[in-house]
Amino acid sequence: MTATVLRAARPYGGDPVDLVLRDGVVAEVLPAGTGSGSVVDADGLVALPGLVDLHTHLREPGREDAETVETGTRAAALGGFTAVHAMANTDPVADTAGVVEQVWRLGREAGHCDVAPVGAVTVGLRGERLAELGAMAESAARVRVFSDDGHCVSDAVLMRRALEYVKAFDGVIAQHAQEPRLTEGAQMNEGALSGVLGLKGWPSVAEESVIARDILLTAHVGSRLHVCHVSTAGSVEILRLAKERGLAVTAEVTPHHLLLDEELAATYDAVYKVNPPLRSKADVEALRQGVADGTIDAIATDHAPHAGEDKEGEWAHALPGMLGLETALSVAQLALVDTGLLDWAGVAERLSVAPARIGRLAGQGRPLSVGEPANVVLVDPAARWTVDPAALASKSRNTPYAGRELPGRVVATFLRGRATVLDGALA
Ligand SMILES: NC(=O)N[C@@H](CC(=O)O)C(=O)O
Ligand SMILES: [Zn+2]
Ligand SMILES: [Zn+2]
Repeated sequence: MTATVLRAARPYGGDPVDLVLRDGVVAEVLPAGTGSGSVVDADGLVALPGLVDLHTHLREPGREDAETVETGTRAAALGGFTAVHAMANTDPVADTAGVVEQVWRLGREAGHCDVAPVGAVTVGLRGERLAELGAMAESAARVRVFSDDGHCVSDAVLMRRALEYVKAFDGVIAQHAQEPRLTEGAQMNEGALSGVLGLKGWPSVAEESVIARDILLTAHVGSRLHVCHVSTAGSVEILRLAKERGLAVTAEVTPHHLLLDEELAATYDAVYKVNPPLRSKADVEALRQGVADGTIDAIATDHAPHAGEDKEGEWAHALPGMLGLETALSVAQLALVDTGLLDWAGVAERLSVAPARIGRLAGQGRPLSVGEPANVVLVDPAARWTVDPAALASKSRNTPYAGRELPGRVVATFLRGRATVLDGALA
């Protein structure tokens, strides 16, 4: 097989080298300009390990009008991802070996990136009894992450049993931390602004109380807990304490919670409606600090495509969720790199290494060194682009960044040495 030479690429933003990709691996790392093979000009581009998303909604099966595995993974590749975890809140729910294998197979057929299906914790996401976690773990999809995302596993006994169950195969429970009674009918962050706008508030304590309980539960049974889309300063503080105690607790934050805040609700444009809601500016700052100091392990998109009719009309009736795959790296650069909070090695850790480790994904999130799988993204940090919803690969249009200029453009993505994206377009 002929080699691909990423000419003068800057691994983790460091000095330029030639990265030679051959037979699916990084075969050589040579002085810039000396590698031979089919050359991709990477002069000025930062090379990172292919991004890994812990939290993607691909909507198939069931809502193929909003997204399919094919369109969602295409968006993922264009965003620099070489693997995504596909959330279980599909229709039918991914709560059996059959459904997770179907999603996994669709991902393989599409070929844009690896698809790791997430299994539901409870049957039908109903929070009544455990799904067959073991059967999903042993299926061809090799599920390691389980989540009722969209719903909270609020029953403490079920949560305890789930945490105990996944120990057998080194799985993790990814909790959507939302106390249901405290958030009935909630529409936006609870605070002075929700009062002014007349929208029912979603209090921080509804998230923090579930995280605190789950940390205590997982410490009690000695299992692994992952917290989805952390959104408040208080959550960061609780996680910091848990980590100081050395507990096996990990957490993710979304790009939108690192950039946008509750004031966007004043537009009453439902594109800004998301769960958990956009919070205060102080929360955004605390989340950025949490990513910078490692309290928050990973950045996960929570890419949540919705069909037009589900986002149009009144705020109260719109479904929550926003697109994220094609803008995640740019938003991370804007919120963290350009503010000096994180360097490119830190971005690689939060958007690739940590998510692969948490999801126990073999061959992903590996260093850019000789012998490792050639999963690579090339990004131009000096580029600027304006987000045009119509130009996105996702089947849906609900990006909160329409018309906004963002820094950093994904130029190329390689999956085990094969280009999935070249010159910013699908290869
Ligand atoms: N984030 C959202 O606002 N919506 C998600 C569900 C979820 O992540 O809770 C969805 O499935 O649309
Ligand atoms: Zn969720
Ligand atoms: Zn989600």
